[in-house]
This record gives sequence, structure tokens and C-alpha cells, in this order.
Amino acid sequence: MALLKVSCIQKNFGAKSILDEVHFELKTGKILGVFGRNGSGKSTLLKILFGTQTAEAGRLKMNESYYPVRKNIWHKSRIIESQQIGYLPQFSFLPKGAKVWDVIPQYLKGQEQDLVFQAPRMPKIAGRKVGELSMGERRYLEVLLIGNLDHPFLLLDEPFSMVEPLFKDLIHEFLVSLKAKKGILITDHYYHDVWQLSDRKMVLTSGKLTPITELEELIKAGYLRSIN
Ligand SMILES: Nc1ncnc2c1ncn2[C@@H]1O[C@H](COP(=O)(O)OP(=O)(O)OP(=O)(O)O)[C@@H](O)[C@H]1O
Repeated sequence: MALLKVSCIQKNFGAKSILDEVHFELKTGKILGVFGRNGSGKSTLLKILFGTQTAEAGRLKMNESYYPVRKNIWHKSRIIESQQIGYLPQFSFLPKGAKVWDVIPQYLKGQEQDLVFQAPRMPKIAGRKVGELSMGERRYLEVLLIGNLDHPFLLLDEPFSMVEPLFKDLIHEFLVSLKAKKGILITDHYYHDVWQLSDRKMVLTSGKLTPITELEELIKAGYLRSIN
């Protein structure tokens, strides 16, 4: 089992406080769902954990190793080089001019590469250029690429964005299949999907990440008006 321990993350943009003493733990075998309104700081938190954004304060520990997140001690590639965390950013990151079958080997080798080529719907899109895929097809491909990396932890920022129900089901099945060997943090405004998938849930309000167990707490947190 691997353990990701995040403590006391603090982040400001100028005078505005975005994250205030954020802490949580994530173990392999678990999915943590993070909810929060637009602009509450979810993407910022994920970027800090992945190492592409610095924080004012905080600690990130994976198993027995610490990874700096503070500006003055941060080193751009440490977390990335550790190959412990896979990160699906909110916005598309694949080169639009490349063909899907050329992109896959840039991320994955061997058995993992075969898994993506053989995934449902993939044979249909493998010969097309990334820029010619629909947004949902592209998101599905990105989730498959990042999810099949050999990293024990996954940070997924809006994996269901623009994805049709059938692709959403495929992504659900895929994430459940990954759970045995990975710890997954997922955030998405398709809150029913995140709720259903996650073993533990937290909501980010006023910079604080708070555990919740009932959907009604998303109303109290100001994220939902009612439960549909
Ligand atoms: N580089 C930046 N410089 C200044 N402010 C920023 C920067 N990046 C994000 N912000 C601000 O930080 C706040 C949190 O942004 P963030 O993208 O983390 O929110 P989010 O919870 O992911 O939102 P959404 O649900 O809309 O994706 C927002 O007010 C945003 O405008």
C-alpha cells in the first residue's frame, strides 16, 4: 500500500487566500472525491500536488519521502521525476496535429500501451488526428493515457468534462478497475458520478477541505441548491 499525505497547504494569489491549511490522506485502493464551486481552488490544489504550481506553505509526503511545495524550496521536476503521481489537467494537453496511434506510444509502453489500443471505441479513433477528435473522444483518450501510467496516485481534474453518457460509463468502469492498485483523487462538476465513484468525499469551501458523508452537506456547503 502507498500513502499520499498532504498537510497544511496554503495558497494565495496576491492578497486573495485560495487554500487555507488544506490537509488529507489518500491510500492506494481508495478514491477520494473533491467537490467545490467554480473558483474554490480545486485545480490549484491539484497543480500544487503535481508540482506545477507552488504554495505559500504545506507538506506533501509519499510513503517516506517529502516533496517540497513552497516557493523557495520547490524544484520543478521532483514530483514528476518521482513517477508517483499521474495528473489529468482540466484542459486538453495532447498535440492536436498528431495521430492518436502516434501519441499513445509517447506515454505508454508494452502491456499498458496494448490496453489503450484495445480499449472499447479506441480502434475507431486510433487513426485520426487528436485535433479531429470530438471533445468527449479526446477526454476519453486522455483519461486512458494518464490512468494507464504506472504511478500509484492519480489526480483527475474533470475527467467527465464534455463526455457523453456511454464514454462516461467506460471511464467509470476504467477507474473502478484502477482502484485495486492506485489511489485516485477526482474532482468534477458531474457530482453524481464523483459521488458514486468515491469512497471518501470532501468539499472545498473558503479554502478549507472538509470531509462529508451525505449529499445534503453539499447544499450546506453552498455547492448545490437541491439534490436532483
Ligand atoms: N495563475 C493565477 N493567478 C491569479 N489567480 C488565479 C490563478 N489561477 C487561478 N486563480 C484564481 O484562483 C481561484 C481558484 O481557481 P481554480 O482554477 O483552482 O478553481 P477551481 O475550483 O478549479 O474552479 P473550476 O471549478 O471553475 O474549475 C480562482 O479565483 C481563480 O481565478
